[in-house]
Amino acid sequence: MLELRSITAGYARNAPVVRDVSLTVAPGESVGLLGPSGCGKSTLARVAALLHRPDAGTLLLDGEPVRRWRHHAPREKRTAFGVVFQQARLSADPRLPLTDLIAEPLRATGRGAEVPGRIAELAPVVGLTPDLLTRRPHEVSDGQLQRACLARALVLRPRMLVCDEMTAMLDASTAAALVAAVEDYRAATGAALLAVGHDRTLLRRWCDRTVQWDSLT
Ligand SMILES: Nc1ncnc2c1ncn2[C@@H]1O[C@H](COP(=O)(O)OP(=O)(O)OP(=O)(O)O)[C@@H](O)[C@H]1O
Repeated sequence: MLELRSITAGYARNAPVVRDVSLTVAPGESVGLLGPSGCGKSTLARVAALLHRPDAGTLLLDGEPVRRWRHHAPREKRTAFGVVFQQARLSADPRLPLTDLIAEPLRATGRGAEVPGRIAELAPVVGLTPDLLTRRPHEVSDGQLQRACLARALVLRPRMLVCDEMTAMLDASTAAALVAAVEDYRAATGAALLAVGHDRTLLRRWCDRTVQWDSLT
């Protein structure tokens, strides 16, 4: 259970971009967050995934208040989240072959021994063939790179996925494949989802419920 209570957050003192916003995602639930460009959806998604410290408000994870964010957050809380951003190229180290990109969270948490097994499991789930796994980000398409970013988000088996405009840059068939991969993962694990976007039709089809940004305050 993820509860955001009266969250205020931003990038400069006295100029919050998210003001007094509350949102709950129940265990296993999928929630679509809709709102106009620039309203603060990504900022709230980053707070929810413990990547951005709010200026005020409370975040409860399974009833426990989170007090530390980013690398200061306890590992078991940080690794509860898998996050996929809109712009795969900004979130991928250009030096890493896709296989190492996907493996990053395992290596960072001292679980390097699991890399071969998890790559073998995840590559077909996200639709990456072995020839793609050895290529670097500049040698693959945006859609192929986003497939790798989704695999990276799943590699630690998170109980909560945060997908921030995951499909916005992709063609319809790649978008459908990635949504299906997320849903298969959720069906198998019971993970919850917070999906952020502007595409009302997609989010309504994808999620148990959608919430409009204006209704959160
Ligand atoms: N790193 C940053 N530094 C300063 N301001 C930022 C930063 N990131 C976002 N902002 C500003 O915060 C506001 C909210 O941005 P955010 O990305 O959260 O909105 P959004 O609803 O996700 O928009 P979009 O749908 O266009 O992605 C915007 O006015 C944006 O310019």
